[in-house]
Amino acid sequence: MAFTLGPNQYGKAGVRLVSVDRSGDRHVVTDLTVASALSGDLEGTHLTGDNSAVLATDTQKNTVYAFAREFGVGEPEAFGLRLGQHFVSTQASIHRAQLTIEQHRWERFGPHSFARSGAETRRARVVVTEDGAEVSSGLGDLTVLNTTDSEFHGFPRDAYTTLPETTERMLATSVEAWWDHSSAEVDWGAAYTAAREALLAAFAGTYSYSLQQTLFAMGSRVLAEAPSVAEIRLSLPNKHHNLVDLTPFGLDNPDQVYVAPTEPYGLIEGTVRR
Ligand SMILES: O=c1[nH]c(=O)c2[nH]c(=O)[nH]c2[nH]1
Repeated sequence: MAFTLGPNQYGKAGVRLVSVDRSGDRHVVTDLTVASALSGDLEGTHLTGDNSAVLATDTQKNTVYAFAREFGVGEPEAFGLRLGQHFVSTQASIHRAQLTIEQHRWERFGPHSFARSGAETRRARVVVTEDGAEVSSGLGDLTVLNTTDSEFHGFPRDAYTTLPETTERMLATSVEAWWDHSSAEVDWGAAYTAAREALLAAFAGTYSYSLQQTLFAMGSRVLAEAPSVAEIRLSLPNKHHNLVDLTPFGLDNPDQVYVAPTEPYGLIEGTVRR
């Protein structure tokens, strides 16, 4: 029986790059985790072990560090575009390069002192082919909580439904968002800041009857505030906060004491388009 090779890609994941720009009065730290994934004429290595078309993943990793020195890092989208264009234009066998970049946040507390600020990361994904480039930006692990202005009721009740209807609950999620840009000529930093602020403003400002409604409001706000964004995809785990029954201890619980189980969790996902 003959088999054929389907879609494939290869690269280096988890490339940790910390770059310090010392050119100004105050040092600037850029902390990235980069993943490269190349595809092209790679039947040889898969079918016979002929590696003549394989730019080693070790070389891909080295290129990330060398480019940080030669050109600086700058915005993650621009860094990804530069790397992707390099791989596709210098390797005849490579027709597609995908760079996924996660930027870790450091908060300054002195001229050259920084504290890692939470788990939230900025993200960029660039796909370069001989025909052009596509850029997506995003963020992840942005954990947010509203202590009120959230209800959930009116859902169907069948034989397995136990969830009580509520007109007062906490609403919490860890935002993962990806948005596509309509062009590759964008002020990446300004677009990121506008999108992040729009996500937070919509989360805080929406009186919510479901996390789904909040998702649509957040996505819509980003499209309204960031003109370069063509589409946004959101993945919102419902980080449940359940009131603890304190009646066994003779205590009431006026929306004060909650248990926050990490699993299982609802997972609400959706795309908002223009
Ligand atoms: O906002 C919510 N959406 C749901 O679909 C859902 N399902 C559930 O059990 N709780 C919630 N909350």
